[in-house]
Amino acid sequence: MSHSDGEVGGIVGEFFALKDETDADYLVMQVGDFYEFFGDDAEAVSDLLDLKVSQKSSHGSNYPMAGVPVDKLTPHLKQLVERGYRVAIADQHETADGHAREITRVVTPGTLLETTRADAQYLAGVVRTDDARYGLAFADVTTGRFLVTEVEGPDPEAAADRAFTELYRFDPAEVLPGPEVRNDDAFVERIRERTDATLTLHRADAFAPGRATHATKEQFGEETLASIGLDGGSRGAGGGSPSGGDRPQIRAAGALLSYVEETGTGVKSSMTRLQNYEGDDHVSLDATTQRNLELTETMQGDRDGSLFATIDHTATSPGKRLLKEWVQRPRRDLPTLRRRADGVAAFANSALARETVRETLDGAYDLERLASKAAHGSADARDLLRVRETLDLLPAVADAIESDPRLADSPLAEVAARPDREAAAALREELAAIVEDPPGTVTEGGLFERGHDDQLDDLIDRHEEAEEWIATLDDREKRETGITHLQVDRNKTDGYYIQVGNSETGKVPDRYDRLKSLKNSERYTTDELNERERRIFRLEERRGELEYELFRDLRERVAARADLLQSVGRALAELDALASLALHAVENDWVRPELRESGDLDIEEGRHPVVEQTTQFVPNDLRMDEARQFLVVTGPNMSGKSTYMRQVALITLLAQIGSFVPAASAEIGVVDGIYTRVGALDELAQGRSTFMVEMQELSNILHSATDESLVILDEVGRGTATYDGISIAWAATEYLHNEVRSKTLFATHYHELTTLADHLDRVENVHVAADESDGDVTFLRTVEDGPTDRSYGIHVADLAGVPAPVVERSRGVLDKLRQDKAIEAKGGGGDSGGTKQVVFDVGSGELKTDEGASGTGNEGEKVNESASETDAATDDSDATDAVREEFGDDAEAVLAELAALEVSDTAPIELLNRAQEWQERLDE
Ligand SMILES: Nc1ncnc2c1ncn2[C@@H]1O[C@H](COP(=O)(O)OP(=O)(O)OP(=O)(O)O)[C@@H](O)[C@H]1O
Repeated sequence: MSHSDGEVGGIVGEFFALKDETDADYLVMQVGDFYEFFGDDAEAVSDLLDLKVSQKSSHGSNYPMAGVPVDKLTPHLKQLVERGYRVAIADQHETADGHAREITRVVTPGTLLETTRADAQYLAGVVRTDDARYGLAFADVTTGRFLVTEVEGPDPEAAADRAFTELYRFDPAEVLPGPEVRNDDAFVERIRERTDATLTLHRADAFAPGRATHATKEQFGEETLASIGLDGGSRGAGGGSPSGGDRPQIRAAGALLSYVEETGTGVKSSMTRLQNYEGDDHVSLDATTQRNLELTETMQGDRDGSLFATIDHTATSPGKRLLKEWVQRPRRDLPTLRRRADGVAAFANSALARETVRETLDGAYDLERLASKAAHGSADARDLLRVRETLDLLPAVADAIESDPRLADSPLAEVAARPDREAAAALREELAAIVEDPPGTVTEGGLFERGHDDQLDDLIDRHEEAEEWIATLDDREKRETGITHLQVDRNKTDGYYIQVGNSETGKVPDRYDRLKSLKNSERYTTDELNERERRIFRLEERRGELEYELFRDLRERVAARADLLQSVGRALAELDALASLALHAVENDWVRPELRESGDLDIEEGRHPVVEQTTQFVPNDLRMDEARQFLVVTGPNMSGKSTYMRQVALITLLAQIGSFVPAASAEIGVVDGIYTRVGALDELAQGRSTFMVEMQELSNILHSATDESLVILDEVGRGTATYDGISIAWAATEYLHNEVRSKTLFATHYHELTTLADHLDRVENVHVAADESDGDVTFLRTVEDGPTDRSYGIHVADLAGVPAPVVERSRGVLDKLRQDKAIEAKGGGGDSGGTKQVVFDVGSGELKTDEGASGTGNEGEKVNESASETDAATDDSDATDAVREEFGDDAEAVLAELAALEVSDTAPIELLNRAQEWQERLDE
């Protein structure tokens, strides 16, 4: 039946009734050979899918209608779902009195099995507990991966930041916020703004502890929760129910499982393993840092030019997915990292074996996704053939590794030995019966070789015999009738027929019954041919049915081995990713980093992994240790400060995914987190205040970084007025140096900050050198110790030919600007041996050690008096007037408050508030 029959009236009603049942964005309903959208849905999707809208009348009204043939639904569905829509599908089935329709599946961005995207496609669940812990669950229905974790923080805000960071890292296609999270406007807004995920409000009771635990145990087995340590009570709440249901990640997991079930996705059997991971295994990389370091896409949103795109030479899509996951989730545990680096080293040293493995892998298909397709029942014979062909590669890959002594001794051999090879060979044998070139449909036979099933062999014999009779019929008839232009053929409408050219129809015997006349010929049949035809059709039908049954049986057996396919797929992916890292290392002259538990960073001739691809790169060293923990990086604009700092972060990150690194040598003390704060131009485009964003990011860093973290700050404070900027940069430096003690690189244009090196023990200056000798500025790109020339900007202006009076005047203005207030540098305790009270006199541009306070070891003590003394001593009434004139009468009060502020005792957000308040007072 086609959609043009007269049944539309009832159909439209049925459509709207079904539409009421679902909260999906669109409904598409099968009507015979078509899937149809009606009403508003038809109007909306016709634009999106470029479909023609026709009008159908029903009960006196007209309804828009748009449809696609049944076999064309998938690509259209994909288009809608990949744009973030959820689409319900109502299928039609035969009943005793006609047919009925019901919603069989809701296809959503997180449950789209037909995906062609190379990346993992995660459906994420996130719940929050009363005490601000977060439970996260991630499921990729296309591969069966299922991960959960719990996230907490020192305070609710930090916990939310961390939870969002984890969510962001998985780049989910769809997020199911739990009941508490969906009421948290700020969290929801962040998901909306900063991810491409569709937000779906799954029914709240699915997140309830009891239900969720039940669903999780049912899926992964009673014992699973206990075996991965999730059966106890909550981690942070002290004790808990024996059901384990108040572990928030189980609530999220249970909700995901019920959602997958209720959308009719039907892949649950491919979800065989619940992985609970601890944040402690991984390097903390907040969402901002992932973007700033351009790990998987550039700041402009392009994939090309990202770190991942640069180092990715994988041969398979599972290998690509895995390598990307490594880049997004660098690790901290040395054993894993050493194992990976051993694998990379082995492949790097053995080009032949590496290339053999890579070439072999080139023929591999995506076993994890094929396993999910089998579980869902959508895998066809070609898919099973792909499973077989990929299983075939395992022995070849293992052999290439085991027969090379350098590889046989490496962790690569362990990876190759991980999957159960015997079981893989057995499954491969079961699939041997699939023919080499199976048809795309699974219901019409032709899928199996002989020898798979006796009954089928018998049918095939009889079918072939009958076909043989037909194949030789034309010769027999020609002989018997003397007709030369005679042929036997078959088509859909006439079945088998004998066709005779018009010139010879006179010779046609009586036993021929005419079927139809064509322009130049006549078609006939005979009783015997009819009889044979019926037999063939019957045989074909039975063969089709039997093969379909056998096929489904085989597909179920494949689905039941999802765990095996996942383990083979995973091993091949790992080898692919390691070979890719090795290839990049060899081709780009990278070295194996020496990893240590923590501590120093020592990089010789380091390069930026992405910039070196397109530039004649000037390598630079970096040394950071106990005595040299905070580097203030100065240098003219465009000299290479950002590149240098990013290169340090990227080299550290590469080392912590197990890769080689772009350097002549590198010793890397493993870090627990990488934090960055760099230019926020993209935020501006979103209409948020740059300064606000900058301060939020700074606040996050000051809260989250530890003495084992690497912090990169680029131009912090630039988003506000100079004095505010310097003050905040200054205070942040002290705080990072004294309290946090992270390894920090801080690029700044505030030359004032370079003076901190003289007074804070572990602060050192480096600068990116430029040569200005021949009246030309040449960027040398070399990083050298010490600060840059402070008046470089004006000097450059001079060199660039700016008229002398302007250069002179700018020097005068600069001096004037410096005539202000003294700032103290406060050293921390510990190694520094107490407080160093230092007065930075902006007026004279010099630092003076405050006699009264130095050497007292009196930590945190203020030297306000000395500050005002300095002020008084300056006694520059011109300057004071100028300040008043520009900033109003409140200026001095503001400055006094600023000077009196205990920066290291003040929360960053408080600092921000104060800074804003001062700014407002000065603006008045
Ligand atoms: N070591 C290097 N070798 C070769 N080219 C480099 C090197 N470092 C940086 N560059 C190039 O120099 C340019 C400027 O670098 P970068 O943006 O790091 O400068 P910057 O000092 O941070 O600038 P600004 O102060 O204006 O932010 C970039 O195009 C970069 O590719």
